[in-house]
Amino acid sequence: MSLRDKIEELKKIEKEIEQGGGPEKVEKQHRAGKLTAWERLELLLDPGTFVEIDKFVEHRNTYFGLDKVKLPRDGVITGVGEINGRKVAVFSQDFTVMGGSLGEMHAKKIVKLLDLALKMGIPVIGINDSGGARIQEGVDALAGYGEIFLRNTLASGVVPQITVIAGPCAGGAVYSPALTDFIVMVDQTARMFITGPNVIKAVTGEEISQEDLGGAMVHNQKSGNAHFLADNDEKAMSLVRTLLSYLPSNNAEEPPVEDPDTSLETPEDILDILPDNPNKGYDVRDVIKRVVDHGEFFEVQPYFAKNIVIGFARIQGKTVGIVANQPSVLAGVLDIDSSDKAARFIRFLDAFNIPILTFVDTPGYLPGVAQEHGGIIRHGAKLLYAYSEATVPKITVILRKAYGGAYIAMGSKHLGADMVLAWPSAEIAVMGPEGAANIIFKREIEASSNPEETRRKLIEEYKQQFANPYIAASRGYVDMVIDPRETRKYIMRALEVCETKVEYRPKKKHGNIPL
Ligand SMILES: C[C@@H](C(=O)O)C(=O)SCCNC(=O)CCNC(=O)[C@H](O)C(C)(C)COP(=O)(O)OP(=O)(O)OC[C@H]1O[C@@H](n2cnc3c(N)ncnc32)[C@H](O)[C@@H]1OP(=O)(O)O
Ligand code: NA
Repeated sequence: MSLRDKIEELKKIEKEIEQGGGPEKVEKQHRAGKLTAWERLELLLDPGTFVEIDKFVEHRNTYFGLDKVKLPRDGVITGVGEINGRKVAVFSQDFTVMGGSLGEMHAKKIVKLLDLALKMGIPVIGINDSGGARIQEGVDALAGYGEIFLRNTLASGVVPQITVIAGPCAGGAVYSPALTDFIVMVDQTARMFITGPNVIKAVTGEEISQEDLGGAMVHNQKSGNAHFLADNDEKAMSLVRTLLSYLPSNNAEEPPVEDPDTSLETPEDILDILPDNPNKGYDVRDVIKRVVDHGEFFEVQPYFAKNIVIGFARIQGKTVGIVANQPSVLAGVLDIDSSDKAARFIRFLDAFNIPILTFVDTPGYLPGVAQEHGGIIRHGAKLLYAYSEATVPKITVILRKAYGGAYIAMGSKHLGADMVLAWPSAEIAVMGPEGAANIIFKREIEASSNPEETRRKLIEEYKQQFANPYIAASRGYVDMVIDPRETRKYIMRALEVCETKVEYRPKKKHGNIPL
């Protein structure tokens, strides 16, 4: 055969491989409201940048007559492409090939990709659409998962790892996404569960649909396993492109600077956000949008633990991670889920050189038996640990309530914040006036001939005394009390000073964060 003939043969083989599970399976995939593995990559990556590897990989399983079955690419496409001109490692499972189930070679392809990403310092994006371990491959499939989990862990904190769940993700398959930094789930078509409804019915008798058990909204809202909800595959791909624009390629780099906004101005209407009544809520995102570049805030986990808000923004074009109490939900208290949500995000930011910008308005930790028995002590401790451990720039703005342990936890000076700013509306105290009165004025109120009047007067006194930023400022626990209209300016200046920040931590293998 001439070289040309051999090239012809190569083209023929490639054409065959590109059929995946075949037209009727592709048709079924589309009918289910899903794109194919290839179509997803075309939307995710800059056009024409994808370089596939391991296209010719084949399984070598002989059980159950599989030696007679061709599984193109062994059900996963792997390679390198670009997003906004930046290199990324990608894999995309092909559900049309035996349900995207993971066999030995399928896993080996992903492992090779993760090794490459770690070596080259480029982010990994995994698009999951799979029935889990390929049952016919038995322990080889389990071995494959194990190898992947190890790489996810080794890459953690070195390169960003983003997972899209675009179909079922069942059994042990779910642990790889759980080990990555962010999970995007496609509404109605993504499913995540360790054991599906049939197994649950058999074992516990509970009846539940796949969607109610492990759908996209469930994991975005209830379990907190997912970070983003996308209406469909297209939106999922563009969400990943946006998310990546805030991140560095690896832990030795800075995030890219994008579209810097150099204005020093904070809009005047920032004064209209806080209600006059300190016990009334407001949406803290209205404050955030007025101090960040172009009013753009890319919220993370918007449906989970809504009493705390986390997300990405930019100041002068540079990424910042935002953590803010949300006074319009549970008055902005800290509790188990919000502590977990914020602590995980803070540790991601710290791992990837992203400054932390905190906005404080919280009356404290949520009381209750469920919280105590659920472990609010060890969960709340995570937030203290995450802020204390972080050496990236930490800037904090106290908007209003900053009571008790929650004051300490929310990026206070005592946990190493580089700059703590307070609005004149800040109330920094051990606890709120009403609660405090019941304790420190108990005897006086009981002894009084007009307890209600005495109580009211003493609460007023307490407020005058404590419900303000000036005592904390008199001790330097607050660096500046500022006019809210100068918030953006102070944040910009603080971040500029922090540009050259270097902070050391004791040499150790790793700490033992409460879990
Ligand atoms: C690590 C280990 C562990 O958990 O400990 C595990 O992962 S144990 C494995 C855990 N995985 C599971 O229990 C999920 C098993 N699969 C399913 O429940 C279902 O297939 C879903 C994944 C929910 C998808 O259902 P849907 O009706 O959409 O599709 P389907 O059931 O027709 O599956 C499409 C094709 O993929 C195949 N298929 C699906 N899952 C497979 C698997 N795990 N191993 C081998 N083949 C599999 C089906 O036989 C079918 O092949 P044909 O197209 O040729 O007919
Ligand atoms: Na959808």
